Amino acid sequence: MGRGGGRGGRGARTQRRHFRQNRENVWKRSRSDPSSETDKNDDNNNNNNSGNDNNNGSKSTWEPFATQNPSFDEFYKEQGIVSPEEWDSFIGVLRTPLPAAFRINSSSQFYKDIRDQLENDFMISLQAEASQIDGGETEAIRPLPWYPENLAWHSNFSRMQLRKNQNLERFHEFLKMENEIGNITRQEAVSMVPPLFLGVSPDHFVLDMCAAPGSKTFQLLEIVYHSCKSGSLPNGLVIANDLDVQRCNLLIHQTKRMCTANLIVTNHEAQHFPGCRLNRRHNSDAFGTALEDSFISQLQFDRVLCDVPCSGDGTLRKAPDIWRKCLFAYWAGEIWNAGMGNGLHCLQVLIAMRGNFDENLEVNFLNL
Ligand SMILES: C[S@@+](CC[C@H](N)C(=O)[O-])C[C@H]1O[C@@H](n2cnc3c(N)ncnc32)[C@H](O)[C@@H]1O
Repeated sequence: MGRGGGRGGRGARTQRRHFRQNRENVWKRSRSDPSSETDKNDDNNNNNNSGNDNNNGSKSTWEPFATQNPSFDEFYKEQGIVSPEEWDSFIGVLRTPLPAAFRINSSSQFYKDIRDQLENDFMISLQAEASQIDGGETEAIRPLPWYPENLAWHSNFSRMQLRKNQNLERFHEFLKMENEIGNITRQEAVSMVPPLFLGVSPDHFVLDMCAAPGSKTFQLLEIVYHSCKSGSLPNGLVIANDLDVQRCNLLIHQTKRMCTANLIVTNHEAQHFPGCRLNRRHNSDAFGTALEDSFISQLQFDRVLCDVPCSGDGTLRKAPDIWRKCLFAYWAGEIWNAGMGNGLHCLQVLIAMRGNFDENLEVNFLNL
């Protein structure tokens, strides 16, 4: 089975050429692209801090988004979640645009080359540009220190800067191309954490219950492949489920870059996920007829990731138009509420051990 992220061989070279000619992708998505819905909804998509274009068909003037809302303040202060002393820093963070983050696909045979290029080329060449922006106080790009092997990166350039700044063009092109062929995936830093906690091995059966648009599914598959012996394919399986069929479509689009046979995508309510049967020791003759020693058993998952829906306050950092929308609601007499895209970002990671699943055991709630 061919693997994603390949850059060697004629097929891979053709693939890269093809993608160079068809650049449109998640790093540079037109507003008319229906799949740009991800930008609004996904926890893995990054900041859209592009301000308000004037709404008269022209984009001649630009105004930054207002990032205040009395309704929001009122609602939050009443919850008593944030102490009065911490209020200013809390609101200050929510007003700061979310920086971009991306991961190198560790199962790509060229992941070391890509990491070298980031470490030895872009880290240095982009610094001059960062100096222009903020006097060089922050690093242009840097590896996330808690992610293994320098495979996850943080960039201080906003999406807008990447698109518009000529001096960043080479870096932007690099990101776009490597993203298209599956060597790099844009993903928020917090979203990278749960798959790291799961301790997935190449022979694990993993259920990703609320998986779309698939950034964590992709990361899980990478981990399954990366920890597999070189030259062999993993025996494990990732089942990526989502309730929303359109988002399942996005998930398929996202994960097909991996070119893996170890993924099944399903479209069920996670709470009613059907029992699955597994032909564990499938032994068939040349015509596909099962032979005697195969047996069918109930599939039990080694790991279950349940990334339940939430909007998270952090969404304000990547979709600053929410401030304004909720201001309209406030003027209309509504108070900020959970349905407006607020609420604690509660990410539940359930770890279930195969054959030894105790629902009270091994459940971690990560409030990110
Ligand atoms: C936070 S997003 C998941 C993000 C995803 N894990 C990722 O990393 O790209 C939550 C997802 O849960 C899905 N969802 C909501 N209710 C669900 C249910 N009852 N069963 C399965 N999926 C559900 C939503 O369609 C949404 O795609």
